[in-house]
Amino acid sequence: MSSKRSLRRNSAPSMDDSYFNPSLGSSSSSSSNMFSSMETSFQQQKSPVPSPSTSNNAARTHQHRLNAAQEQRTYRDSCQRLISHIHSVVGICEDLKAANKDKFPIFYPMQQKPTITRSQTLEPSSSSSSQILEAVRRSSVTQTGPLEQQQRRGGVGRLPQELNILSLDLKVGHSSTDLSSLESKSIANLLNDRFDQSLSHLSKLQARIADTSSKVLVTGDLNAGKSTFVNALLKREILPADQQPCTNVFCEVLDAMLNDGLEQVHAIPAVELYNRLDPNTYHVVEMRHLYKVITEDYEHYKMLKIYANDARTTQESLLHNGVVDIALIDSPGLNTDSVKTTAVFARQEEIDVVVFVVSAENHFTLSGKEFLWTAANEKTHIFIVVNRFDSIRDKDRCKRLILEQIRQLSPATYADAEDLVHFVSAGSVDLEPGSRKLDAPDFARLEQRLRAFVLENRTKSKLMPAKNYLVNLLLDINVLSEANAKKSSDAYAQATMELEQDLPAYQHLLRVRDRLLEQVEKVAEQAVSSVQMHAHNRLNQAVEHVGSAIGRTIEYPGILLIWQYAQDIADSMVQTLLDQVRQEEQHARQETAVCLERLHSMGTENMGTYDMAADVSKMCVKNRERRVVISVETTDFFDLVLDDKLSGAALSFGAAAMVGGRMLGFKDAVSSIWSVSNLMSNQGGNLRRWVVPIVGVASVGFLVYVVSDMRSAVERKLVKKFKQAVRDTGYVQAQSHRIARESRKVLRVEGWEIQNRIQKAIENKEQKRSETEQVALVSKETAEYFASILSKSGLILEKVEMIQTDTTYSTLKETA
Ligand SMILES: Nc1nc2c(ncn2[C@@H]2O[C@H](COP(=O)(O)OP(=O)(O)OP(=O)(O)O)[C@@H](O)[C@H]2O)c(=O)[nH]1
Repeated sequence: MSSKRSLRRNSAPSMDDSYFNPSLGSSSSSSSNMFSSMETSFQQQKSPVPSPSTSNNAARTHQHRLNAAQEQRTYRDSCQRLISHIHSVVGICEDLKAANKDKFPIFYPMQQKPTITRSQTLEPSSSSSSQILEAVRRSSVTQTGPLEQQQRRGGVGRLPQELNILSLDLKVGHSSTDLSSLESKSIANLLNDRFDQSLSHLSKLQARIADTSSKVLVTGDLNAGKSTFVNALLKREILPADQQPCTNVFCEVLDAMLNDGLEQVHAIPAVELYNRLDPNTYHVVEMRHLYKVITEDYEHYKMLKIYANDARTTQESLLHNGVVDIALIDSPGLNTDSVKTTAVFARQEEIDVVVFVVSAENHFTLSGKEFLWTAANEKTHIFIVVNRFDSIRDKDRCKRLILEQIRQLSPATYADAEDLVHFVSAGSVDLEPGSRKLDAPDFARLEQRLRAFVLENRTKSKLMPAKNYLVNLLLDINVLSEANAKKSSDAYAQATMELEQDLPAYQHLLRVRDRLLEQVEKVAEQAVSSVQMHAHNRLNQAVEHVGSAIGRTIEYPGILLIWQYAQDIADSMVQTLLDQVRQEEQHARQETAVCLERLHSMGTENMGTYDMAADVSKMCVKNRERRVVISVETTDFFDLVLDDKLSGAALSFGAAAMVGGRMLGFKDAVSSIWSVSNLMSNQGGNLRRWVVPIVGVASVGFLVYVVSDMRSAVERKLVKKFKQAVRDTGYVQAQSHRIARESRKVLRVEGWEIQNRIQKAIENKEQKRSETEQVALVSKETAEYFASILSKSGLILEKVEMIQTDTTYSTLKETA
């Protein structure tokens, strides 16, 4: 800048060329109108009939005016572009903030040691993740071209530790908080705080760009004539000037138009809370009491805003001329107490220009030097006014000495000393209202240089901070977006791979379920059928042979106790069958246990070890009545199985046998009875005499026969009766069914266990797959989201970087 300025120094300043010149300006207060009218008037201005030198001057003047108009257009264009980009970035920040809060919590890349190269950081970790990212980028940034363009735009591939505005390097006390120890939610909250801060700063920057006014801080040593200088610039005695140090508070003089045209002083206790529209944030002081507030009541206030009407016309006005409105801030004189406060004040971004007023009589004091040392580092160029030059006798010597001091204190200012260092007498400026007296040329020149300097710094202090901030913020957004897009696309690739790898196992599990359950059912049913068949056969056999053991197991107690004997036989048969049923139950348990083992091993083969669920000991435990009950009846002792004829013959035979004292065979007895019968029919009366004894003998014989046959009769009949009862009740069928049912019940428990386990395994797998699918889906959406943010912010960044913020000062200076 200094070299540029040195070159420009050759062009002679012309007061007439100033576009602040009333004759050229527009009466409109709108800056845009001003710009347009300036341009039009420059273009429409007709050259007088020229002499060669006047012709050259006119041409140069014309060119300067065109340049100035161009500068204004460029500035206005840059402002508009920046405001529009700030809008877009605000949108991105709000979008990211909302996403960070609800949908896509932002992953904050922790600081890593830069062991990888920039190009390596751009290499995606897996081909599929890169494909998503690339596909998303291609689809959303078709006009931006290949990835390299994005890299060139900046941000992409930057290391996380290069985060600037959105950096979360938290300092608590003297030590840095370890971010890795924070939960992602806390980090998301911290990031949202950063977004809030950025949004608030963006809104300030936007307001600042939109604001056409520029702030000039006037500072300097005590009594150097700062207030006098401000009054001289305003051509009006607004601030009190005194031989005694009197300015004790920062006093900002602004155009009364900014206060609805009202001349007022707002005495502000807390500057950060000041809102002109909220009277609670300030005290209104009348202009005539300004001196009192500045000199006596200053302790209550941090700042005074003095809304004043400019004494001059719009075009001459400093406070409000339509192109750049200047607010002048008079500050308390520097001393050891105030130097730091003023330096901090001067460092504020909204201060466009710092004017340092030094008394030509006193040169720089220690405080002044200290201020220049610190402030010069921040603002680089300081506008220096050497005041009270009228009281110096040896002016050249004074100039030499002061310039030498400036060379040491602010080399940049020294390099442009012709423009930035002015030796004037502010006290000599005519402040008479309505006075048409021209100012001394050196003060008029100072004023023009100051206006040009403000214009130059307006770009620096308004556009450059906004541009730099936007660039830094967009670079940070790019870093975050790229890290998040990459992480999400990696997660998507990982999830997709897991799903693919897991698919065969899942399908196998489904097949196993169908096959295994079918096998389990089959094996269990086979076992149950076998148990049932076995029980059926064995019980049938037992019933068939139920009487065979009677003689062996029950002792015949004689005819007198034959009833008891019959009862014992009945009980014995019942017990025998019952024993057999129990044996079958036991057998069924054994068979079921064997089958259970088989089922269990089928289950463990496919699902790993687990405890058997079924318990065979629980089979057939219910104490149900399983007896075949038969009751002993009198008829059970007589077995009259022969038909009537055979019975009668038997009886005759029995009687004859008894009478004859010997036993006859059954055949003989029948023929005897037959012959007796014939005889009776032939001989009538003779035989009748024999009937009674014969019947008697037969009866006795019958009785004897019945008694002697009673034991076997009861056995036969009870066995027969028992078998009949078994048949009638379907006992064997029922018992074999029951035993089979019990077996099935137990086997089913194990079957269900297998079914449940395999179902659970499938459900677990499905649950896991569904979670992984969800991860894949969210990761894909997240990757797409951040890739689109990356693309948007990359585009904006490219445009922001193209915004011109370097004003051609020579144009401004020469036309000013
Ligand atoms: N001879 C002469 N005296 C001046 C000039 N400018 C200011 N003064 C006088 O210097 C004294 C101090 O002026 P101020 O404007 O109050 O100085 P200041 O720097 O604002 O003072 P503080 O704010 O109190 O530090 C006044 O008496 C002015 O009249 C000048 O150019 N020439």
